[in-house]
Amino acid sequence: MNQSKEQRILNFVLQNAVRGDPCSVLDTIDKYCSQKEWAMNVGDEKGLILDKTVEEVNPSVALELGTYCGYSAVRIARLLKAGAYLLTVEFNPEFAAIAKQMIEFAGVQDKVKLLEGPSEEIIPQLKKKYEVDTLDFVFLDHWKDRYTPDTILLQECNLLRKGSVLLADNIIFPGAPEFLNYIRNNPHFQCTNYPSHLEYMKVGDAMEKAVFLG
Ligand SMILES: O=c1[nH]cnc2c(O)c(F)c(-c3ccc(F)cc3)cc12
Ligand SMILES: [Mg+2]
Repeated sequence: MNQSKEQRILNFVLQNAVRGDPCSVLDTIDKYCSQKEWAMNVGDEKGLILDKTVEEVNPSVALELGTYCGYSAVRIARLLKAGAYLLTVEFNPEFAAIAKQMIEFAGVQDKVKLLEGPSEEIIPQLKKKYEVDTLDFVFLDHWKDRYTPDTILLQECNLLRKGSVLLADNIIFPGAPEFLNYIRNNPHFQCTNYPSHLEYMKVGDAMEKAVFLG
């Protein structure tokens, strides 16, 4: 049976990256996806914006919506302090299986909990089933049409506290106009835009940071 693109990316990492070295995994994925096959990892340019935001927040509990191959889960987890952890949600079982192996190869599996299923089902389970109190950082990188409903759901489930930081990918491309309108006109959020480029391309994109004001 033909291999998927995601399986080819994983195989390239297993054969070319250094086991237990998250940076080598990230560099190897970026090399493959910029030279051989484009894929929707946040990438090295927007990845730097993600890094700076994670370092600024220094979260104890982080949530990622949209794991894909695990690139940004590795990117985030490598920066987490001792005892901190990332919950990452992926609804596509094939992607989740690839991401699990990617996260383990990178050696960050002790900091990452991969949750398979739709975000709208998992978010309401975070408090009771996953023992989350509140989230310090949320990376939105799943389906653009879910950015707004999931942000509302996070608030309804009391998962945000004063100072919780949301960071959303693909604000320009593919674009999340409805989310931008919602979050920028919401008095409970303070927003900042970070212009950048679509991963591995010269096309413009941006990330939006939104700090919950309580
Ligand atoms: O569906 C997505 N989820 C999360 N992130 C994405 C992304 O960063 C993309 F670039 C793209 C993308 C897909 C096709 C294109 F032609 C351009 C961007 C999609 C997603
Ligand atoms: Mg993205």
